[in-house]
Amino acid sequence: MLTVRAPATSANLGSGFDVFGVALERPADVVRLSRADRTTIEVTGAGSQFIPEDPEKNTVGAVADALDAPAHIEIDKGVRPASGLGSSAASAAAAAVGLNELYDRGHSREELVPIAAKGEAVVSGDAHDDNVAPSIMGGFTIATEAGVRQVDASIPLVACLPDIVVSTRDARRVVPETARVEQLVETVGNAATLTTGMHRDDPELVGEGMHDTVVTPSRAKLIDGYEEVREAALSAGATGVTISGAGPTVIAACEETRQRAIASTMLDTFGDRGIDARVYQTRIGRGARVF
Ligand SMILES: Nc1ncnc2c1ncn2[C@@H]1O[C@H](COP(=O)(O)OP(=O)(O)O)[C@@H](O)[C@H]1O
Ligand SMILES: N[C@@H](CCOP(=O)(O)O)C(=O)O
Repeated sequence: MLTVRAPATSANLGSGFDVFGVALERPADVVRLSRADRTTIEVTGAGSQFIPEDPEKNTVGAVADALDAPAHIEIDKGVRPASGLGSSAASAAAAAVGLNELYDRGHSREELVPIAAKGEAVVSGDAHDDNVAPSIMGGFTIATEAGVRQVDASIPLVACLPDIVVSTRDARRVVPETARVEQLVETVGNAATLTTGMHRDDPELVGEGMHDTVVTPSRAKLIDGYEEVREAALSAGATGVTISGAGPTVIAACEETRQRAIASTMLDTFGDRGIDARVYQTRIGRGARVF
C-alpha cells in the first residue's frame, strides 16, 4: 500500500486562463492505493457525499484506466468538490503519482500531467491541465500544448471559500467566445508581469498581474458578494485578488504580514451577506508527495 498527499491548486490567477496554476501548501487530498484486480473507490472527508465512487465517474478511475493500473483507492478529501481549488484534480494527481510508483510505470512528473488530466475530462468535459500540473509538479506552472513549465515560487495567499456551489462545467459556459485586441494586449502584459513576479517571489508583481477583464467579470456574476470581498481584501492590503479556478473561491496574493487581516475581512464580508465561508491562509507550495 502507498499513501499520496496531493495539494489543492488555484488555476488561472486572472490573466492565465486555462494556462496558469499554483500548488497550495494546504488544503490537500490524501489518497491510499493498493494493487487489485479491478478498480474500486472509497471516498471520505470534505463533501464526500457529492463524490461518486463509481470508477467511471470519479477522476481517479480514469487515471487508473490510463495507466492500466487497477487498484483499491481510498480518497480522504481535504478539498471540497466544486470549490475552485482543484478538488477533482487533487485526487487525479494523487492517483497518477501513486499508481505510477505502485506499478513501476516509470513516467516522469511532467509525463503524468496529461494522464491525470484524463480524470479532469470525466468531470468538466475538458482535459485541462492547469490544476493537475501544479498538484503534481508543485510551485507555479504554465501548462500549454508544448508541455509544462514550472517555477518554485513561494508567495503568501489567502483563499476564501464561500458556501456557494459553482461547478466548473457551468462556469465554463459563461466564458466569452471573443475578446478585443485591447484586451489581448492588456492580458499579455498582466500575464508577463505575473510570471516575472513568480520568478522574483514578489507579491506586488504577482498581484498586479492577476488583473483580468476577459473571463473574470462574467464569472464574478456567479459568486454572490465577489466585488465586495475583492474590495475588502484590497483595502486590507492584498496586492491582487481574483477568482480561484472556476470559483467560488476568491484568492488574494499578499505580503505575509497582511494575511491575517485579509482572511478576516474576506470572511466578514461574505458573512455580512449571510454567506458562510471558510478561509485558508496558505502559500504556494510543493507538489504531490508519496509516503
Ligand atoms: N475524486 C474526486 N474529487 C472531487 N470531485 C470529484 C472526484 N471525482 C469526481 N468528482 C466530481 O467532480 C465535480 C467537482 O469538480 P470541479 O467542479 O472541477 O471542482 P473544483 O472546482 O474544486 O475542481 C463534482 O461533481 C464531483 O462529484
Ligand atoms: N481553467 C479552468 C480551471 C478550473 O479550476 P477548478 O478548480 O474550478 O476546477 C477553468 O477556469 O475553467
